Amino acid sequence: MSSTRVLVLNSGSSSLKYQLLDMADSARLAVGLVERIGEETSRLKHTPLTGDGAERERTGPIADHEAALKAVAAELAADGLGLDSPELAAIGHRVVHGGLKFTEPTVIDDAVLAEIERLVPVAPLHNPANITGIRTARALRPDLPQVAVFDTAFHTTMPEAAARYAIDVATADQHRVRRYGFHGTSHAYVSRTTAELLGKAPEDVNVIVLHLGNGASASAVRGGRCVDTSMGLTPLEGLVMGTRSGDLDPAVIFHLARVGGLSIDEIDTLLNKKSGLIGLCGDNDMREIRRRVDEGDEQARLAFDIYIHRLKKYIGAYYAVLGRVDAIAFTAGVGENAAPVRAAAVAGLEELGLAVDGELNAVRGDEPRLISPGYARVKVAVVPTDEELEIASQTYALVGRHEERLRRMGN
Ligand SMILES: Nc1ncnc2c1ncn2[C@@H]1O[C@H](COP(=O)(O)OP(=O)(O)O)[C@@H](O)[C@H]1O
Ligand SMILES: CC(=O)OP(=O)(O)O
Ligand SMILES: [Mg+2]
Repeated sequence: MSSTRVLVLNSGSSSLKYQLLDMADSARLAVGLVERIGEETSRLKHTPLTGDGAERERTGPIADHEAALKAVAAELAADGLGLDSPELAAIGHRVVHGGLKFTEPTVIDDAVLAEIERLVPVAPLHNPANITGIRTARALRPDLPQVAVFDTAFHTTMPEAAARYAIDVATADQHRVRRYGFHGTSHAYVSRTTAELLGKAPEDVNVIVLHLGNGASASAVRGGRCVDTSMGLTPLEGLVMGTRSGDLDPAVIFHLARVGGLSIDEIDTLLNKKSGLIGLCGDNDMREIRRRVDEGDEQARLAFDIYIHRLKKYIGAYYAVLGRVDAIAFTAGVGENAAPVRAAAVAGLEELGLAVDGELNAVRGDEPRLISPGYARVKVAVVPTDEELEIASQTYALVGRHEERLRRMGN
């Protein structure tokens, strides 16, 4: 391919993260983030990594994801990296829900877009933003291949015993109710990188991956294939998250509706946006929660303890699912940065062969590293995730194959 650049868009419910990469050498040319989309106080942070590389920041209302992407395009253009560049080979989109249909990265056409739209009810915070990103990018560069890389794809290898809920089969099948799992691009990248860190082939390694960002999920990966994961039909199930409850008795919902008088939409908002850490203590940022814990704040302490208790339960559960565990890998904003979370999650699990070395755990860095003591039977690792690089690589590989096919068809 003559053009070697890929723009990666990761649209969240109120944010847009992006990276422009040159796949000839996997170099980042620009990275950035638009936060608080839809509010008065939106903020765009853009860092060109060519030339002087100085970060630029712009604040002020950015109404929606379309406006956000247009603002990003303007920033890129100001650095001579505009979307009109002939060097751009493709745009790679993170798409959160791909259902069961999409097990691989996919070139987006109208039918693919319609399927992503059909899945909006099961990823209401994420898929709408992904769709706006795709539509806007298509309008800006209709000639370019747009590729969807699905959060759900890595989890499609889960056995039925892990993927099915114990509800009436006909009802479940009619409404396609099952565990899909999310953050798959990260779970795939991190499990593979953990195997590399251990000096082994992915096929030979069993790993528990703990992706702890604002959204959080755990997965059990056996020999490079996902065998279970904590998120379910939607990204609401499982671990305690920044604003999401994770697991609860489904009857809580009936109770809140019947006795509490809340509507289904109110309960949806409650569990997705006003629960988890923010619901428990008013903050969803682990840095702030740790600061409060260190000052003796009881509410923050309880929120932290609930977060850790849930995490520990999943470590135990996935240990049992895998039977043999070679490593546990912490990743994403909390997993990569919050040493107290890592220490507390593993505390007391020495009988399972798990331990964290205090000094190694305190080291900060961008490289994958082990934080378990030499004697530990199960290695504990911190593995910075790189969803954007993974999306760019998959996008670039697919576009290469796509072009090759078109060339062959033309001949
Ligand atoms: N230095 C840090 N210490 C503790 N937690 C941190 C630190 N930096 C980031 N975080 C946590 O990481 C979260 C964001 O993680 P990230 O993976 O970027 O989430 P998302 O992709 O879901 O937006 C923040 O909300 C915060 O809780
Ligand atoms: C699927 C999901 O929860 O994604 P995020 O962590 O980006 O919100
Ligand atoms: Mg994330």
